[in-house]
Amino acid sequence: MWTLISATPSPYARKVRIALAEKGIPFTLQTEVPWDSTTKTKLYNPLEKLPVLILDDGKTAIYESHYRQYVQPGTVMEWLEAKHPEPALLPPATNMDDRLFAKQVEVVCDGICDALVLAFFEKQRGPEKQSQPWMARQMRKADGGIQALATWVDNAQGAEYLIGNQLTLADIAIASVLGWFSLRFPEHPWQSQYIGLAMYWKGLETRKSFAETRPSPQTTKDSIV
Ligand SMILES: N[C@@H](CCC(=O)N[C@@H](CS(=O)(=O)O)C(=O)NCC(=O)O)C(=O)O
Repeated sequence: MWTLISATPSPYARKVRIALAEKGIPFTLQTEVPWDSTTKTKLYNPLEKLPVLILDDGKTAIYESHYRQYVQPGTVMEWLEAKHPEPALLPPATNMDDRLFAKQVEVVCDGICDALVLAFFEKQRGPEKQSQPWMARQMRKADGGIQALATWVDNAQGAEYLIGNQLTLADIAIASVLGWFSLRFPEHPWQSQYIGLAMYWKGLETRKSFAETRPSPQTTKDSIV
């Protein structure tokens, strides 16, 4: 059976956990704190990041969550889609515009995650060590990304799913970043700024695979910043 190295707050790992659940693929969840010296990520991923999907041989590892077709070696979501194509989490190649849009949405979501992770750890530093310009720069990227998501969702005019009225990678990526954003930046007013996006996200969170993978905080033992 496969093993997924994950972390309770991880928006990147949550995409994979939802995809595995949607495809009905059994796996062992190995929950870690990637910032602690006890993490096993470095045994499988030179970037020392999770999620990492470890295959049945216990050695072969797929890492980097996002979907990037034709990037060698395959990333987790691409690998899953290739090996377990049903149910498809991307629009078919016969509808290439929708397919490319779904991937573009994931790229924006991962970019928001990357900026927010940097801002989150900057927030952990003492005030005298924090770089406000650095924080402002990362939050500007995240705010720009969230605004793009809100525009796309508003253009879908209240549809349950963003693309083709069926669950795709775009919905999974958006819910994963917004779930993590709400957990780590509860004070941010994005839900009142973007009512349509908040309603769309709350609708997605009622789906079983989303409800079962909701992010929760982790406590790190080692100091990181
Ligand atoms: N681009 C990577 C990002 C993964 C990532 O940043 N994971 C974090 C954990 S979390 O932020 O998702 O909770 C990590 O392992 N960080 C450890 C490190 O950066 O050393 C992906 O998409 O998988």
